[in-house]
Amino acid sequence: MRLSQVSFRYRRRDAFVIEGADAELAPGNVIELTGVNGAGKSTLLRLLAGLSRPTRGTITGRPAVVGFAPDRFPTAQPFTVAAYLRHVSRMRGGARWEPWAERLLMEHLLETPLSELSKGSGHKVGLAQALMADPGLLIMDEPFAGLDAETRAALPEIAAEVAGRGGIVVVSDHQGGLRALPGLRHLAVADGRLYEPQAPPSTGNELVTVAVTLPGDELPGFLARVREEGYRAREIEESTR
Ligand SMILES: Nc1ncnc2c1ncn2[C@@H]1O[C@H](COP(=O)(O)OP(=O)(O)OP(=O)(O)O)[C@@H](O)[C@H]1O
Repeated sequence: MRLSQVSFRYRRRDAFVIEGADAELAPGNVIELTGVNGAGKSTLLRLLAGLSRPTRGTITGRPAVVGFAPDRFPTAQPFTVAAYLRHVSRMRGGARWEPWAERLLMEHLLETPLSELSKGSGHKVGLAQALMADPGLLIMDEPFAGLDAETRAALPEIAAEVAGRGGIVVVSDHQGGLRALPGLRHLAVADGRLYEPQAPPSTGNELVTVAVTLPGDELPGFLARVREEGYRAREIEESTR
């Protein structure tokens, strides 16, 4: 799956939230997406899932079955958990949801109305509906937030299984919940740019920090270039210059 020069803004006069994103996501990749609050992680995940369309650029090669677990599952729906999962299963061609209810430790919730679920329990429903159809692209937005420890512990294994079947897994995560996975790939969003952080170049020397002054409109391009070369770079607030 490939992103080519993907840019996105919510409204015509708004600033771009994502600008010129290029990336190649390969079958078997598990990708951790990081960025500060409001950087555009959820926006990018929705673009990847096909729930929003790029304002500019293209996304090609998206796997046919996409599972999307949102950061907040919409619980304002008039169903019990079981009725909701049965409904999604029918839409997914009879996909089996029961094993996921067991694996995500939510069997005790099945007769609970969605509207009465806690955030963490709602989150499990979001995960179960995303996982039940064996997605070729699994996207999870902050899946570790609000989950109990046992369910959190199951997620790396689940991500590895989806990737092991040739799926692509993309997860936004503040908490480093997937860090133990071998081969975990990292992408980051900052200042609207998507980049793949590299380890800083090793010179055997102490790291030093330098200040560079340049015209404001050159900043995004400058930051993107130096990050591509593997350096850590960020804008500094006026007051600390
Ligand atoms: N529906 C929307 N309409 C207009 N602007 C939006 C909308 N959703 C998000 N934004 C803006 O887009 C930017 C990126 O938001 P987004 O939710 O993608 O960031 P995020 O990195 O996921 O943040 P967080 O970690 O806080 O969830 C923010 O400035 C946000 O205010």
